[in-house]
Amino acid sequence: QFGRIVATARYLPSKVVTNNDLTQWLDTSDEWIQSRTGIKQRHIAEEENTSDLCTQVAKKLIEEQNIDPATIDFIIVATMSPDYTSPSVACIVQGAVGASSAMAFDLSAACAGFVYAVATAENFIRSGQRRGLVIGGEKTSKLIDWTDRSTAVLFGDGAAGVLIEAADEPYITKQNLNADGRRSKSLVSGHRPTNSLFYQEESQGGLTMDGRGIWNFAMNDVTTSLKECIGSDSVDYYLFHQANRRIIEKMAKKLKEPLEKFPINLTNYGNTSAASIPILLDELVEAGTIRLDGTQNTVFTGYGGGLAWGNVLVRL
Ligand SMILES: O=C(O)C1CCN(c2ccc(-c3cc(CO)ccc3Cl)cn2)CC1
Repeated sequence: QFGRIVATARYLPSKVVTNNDLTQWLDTSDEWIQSRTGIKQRHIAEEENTSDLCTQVAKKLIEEQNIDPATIDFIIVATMSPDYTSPSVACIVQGAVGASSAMAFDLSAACAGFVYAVATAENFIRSGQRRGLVIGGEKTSKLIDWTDRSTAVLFGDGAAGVLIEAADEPYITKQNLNADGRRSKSLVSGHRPTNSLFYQEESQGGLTMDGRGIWNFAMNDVTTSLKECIGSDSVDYYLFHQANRRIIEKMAKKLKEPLEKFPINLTNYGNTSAASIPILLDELVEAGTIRLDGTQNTVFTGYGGGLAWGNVLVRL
């Protein structure tokens, strides 16, 4: 048995924050943000936490496909911004939707998380599982340093995911997952200081990012791994993690592929980390651009903190 993506869904918190809104608190400008990143606005969750965003996605997938939640075998949530270290976001979602037969766990691979999770789901289906939810969900707004204009303007909250079911032929035909811990300091977030009766230390507040280092990583390691993964296969759409417009445009040039094959929606959402690829996918499915009839060759490419990066070739 092989995995097939049969449905997609997304959920964005209602509050929209524009670049101009941010100028009230940060020494930045709409012009700088748009020209350097392509971002115009982002959604920011207020009282909702990551598990609330992911639960909405799970409910949409279940209702949209009219499935019995008790028939779901697994729930994987890719996130770098969980509500807790325990319980996992996936377990909270499992309880909220009544998927009483599902095993559930979170997967931590930052902006490569959704790709890692799709590959993991495929491996579960190939080993006998039959139906699962794979969700990327983030509330990075609780992690970032809102006084640091170099990072606060980049990120947004949101969640999206897919329903994967067993099929008789392969749809997720190639996967390559990578990491390089030597560059783990390039993107750091969510530090939990070791404070106990016996030892105390300072917390490293906020999210820090070596923008130049990650930029070069995207241009070099990620494009190289993508070329290796694709080989001579023809690709209709490249769904890249939506971090930065200029980076995606440069990577498209390096891959000698037309920009039309690289849909970009970070304009409206900012960088939603593990949620960015499934949000983009769901928009394309909603628009009818991607039909989920198995005829379109698509690559999901995630890359970010860890450093972690990965590609999966998916027939949609
Ligand atoms: O132009 C400028 O001055 C700056 C230059 C630096 N920029 C960057 C650099 C890296 C990222 C990024 C982040 C993640 C984390 O999810 C993953 C993947 C990437 Cl490629 C996003 N923006 C912003 C504009």
